[in-house]
Amino acid sequence: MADQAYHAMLHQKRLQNIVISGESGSGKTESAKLLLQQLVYLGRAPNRNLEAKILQVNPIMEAFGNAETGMNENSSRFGKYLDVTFTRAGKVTGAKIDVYLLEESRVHHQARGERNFHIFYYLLDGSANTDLQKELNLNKHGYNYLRGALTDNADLKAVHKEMFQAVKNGFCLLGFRLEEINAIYRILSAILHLGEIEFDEVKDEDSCHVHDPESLEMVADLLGITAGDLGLALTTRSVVASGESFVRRHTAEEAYTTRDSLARGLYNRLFRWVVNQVNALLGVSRQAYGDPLSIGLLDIFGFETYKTNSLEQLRINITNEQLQFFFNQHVFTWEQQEYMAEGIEIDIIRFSDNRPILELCLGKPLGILSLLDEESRFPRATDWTFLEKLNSNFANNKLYVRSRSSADTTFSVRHYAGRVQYDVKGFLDKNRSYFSPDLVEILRGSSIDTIRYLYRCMVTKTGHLHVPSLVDGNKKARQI
Ligand SMILES: Nc1ncnc2c1ncn2[C@@H]1O[C@H](COP(=O)(O)OP(=O)(O)OP(=O)(O)O)[C@@H](O)[C@H]1O
Repeated sequence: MADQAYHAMLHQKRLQNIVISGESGSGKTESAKLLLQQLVYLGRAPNRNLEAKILQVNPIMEAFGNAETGMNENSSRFGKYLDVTFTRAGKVTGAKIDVYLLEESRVHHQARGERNFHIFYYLLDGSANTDLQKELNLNKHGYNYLRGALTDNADLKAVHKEMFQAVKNGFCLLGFRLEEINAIYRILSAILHLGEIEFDEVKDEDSCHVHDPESLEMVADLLGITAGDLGLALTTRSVVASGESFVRRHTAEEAYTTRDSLARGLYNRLFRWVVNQVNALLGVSRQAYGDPLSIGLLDIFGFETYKTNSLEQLRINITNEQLQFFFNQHVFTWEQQEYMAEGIEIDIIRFSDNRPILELCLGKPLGILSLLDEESRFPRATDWTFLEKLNSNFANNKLYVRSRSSADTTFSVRHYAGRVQYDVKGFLDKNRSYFSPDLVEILRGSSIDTIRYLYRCMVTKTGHLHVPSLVDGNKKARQI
């Protein structure tokens, strides 16, 4: 496939794309790696260093974006589009990566038998018995965000150690600065310690306080902020009403939600920042060649249906509906139109058109995702009110199936690949990706450059992050 795409690109002087799709564990990521190796081999650049740099992208992305699931020990928990660019003569000039739908909730919650993102285990075993371990205070035998105790399996620990070294080498080869690499470790470690912070409910007061100041101090120290500020931002929030600002206390439950959304937000921003850095560092020679040719590799989750399906599965399945629609257009609609335009007689092939499902999910203003966005804007809305809205809006839509039991929190969609039942519990929280403005303010004042920088990025109305690049000469924010 790589040879075919490469030669088509050279002969037709047109951009090419390879879409790799399939269910979890079917071999998409491994295929993407083989394709990339072959493309880099075919377009061997005079600058061999560039080749080596491009091949570093996968180990880094896998460490931060992959995790063990019930289906696959190395499952990609994000979608990626890698664009390899070439000169008109077919020499590789660089690469650029775009990422989609990172499963950020994995940072604080993993299903039974599943694990967090690989990088946490690599860091723990890779830093064991070193100064880094002391600096990051990573000497516990288990962490809440890793579902408790760590492995004692020596072979697995050795693999983690090796992978940690590989990621570190990858960062160095790509040109990450030492202080940037250290900031990455600090953020990862801060996330692990964050999960250790517990809150005690204050009786009859609807408020709480931090149970364990030690973990709070460690997180604050790692993030370059003060423990007092962090504790306050986790247990209270500033509210403005009628032009006046006052402080509202959190219940323990609210404090836990704030803690987890901080962990999620930190990881999400870190992940996107790493991607931005990789792009900036790999794009330097590409910019020199002007309008280059390129081959894109899309490695995206296949259709998912589990016992319990949440917002992540809905988004993944909608993406697959879009891919299916694109496939139908290409293989049937446009091809048949071309035959007809040329007056060639053909038997019209009937295919199942999934446009109505796309309309149900993505229609504006009345698709499932639009209604979710609308509901997320109401402070008093709950997962229940969202479900009621779906049930009333799609009462006559045959592709939408409401639950028979009124006590049930589920609905189903008849996708092109089959019927999937979704549980709305947690939909609103996940869609809001609430991030306390008080915490943003504190992190913007961090004494650590990279952390301050990460929190200068803006979250747009559509949920996009504008992440500023740290690389000299390219300080313009790039929209992801
Ligand atoms: N070409 C291959 N050669 C050898 N083993 C392979 C190959 N492709 C896949 N495998 C095996 O299958 C496993 C799953 O493959 P891979 O991680 O590529 O799946 P995936 O489709 O990307 O899954 P996910 O959607 O969960 O990320 C690999 O870890 C490997 O053990």
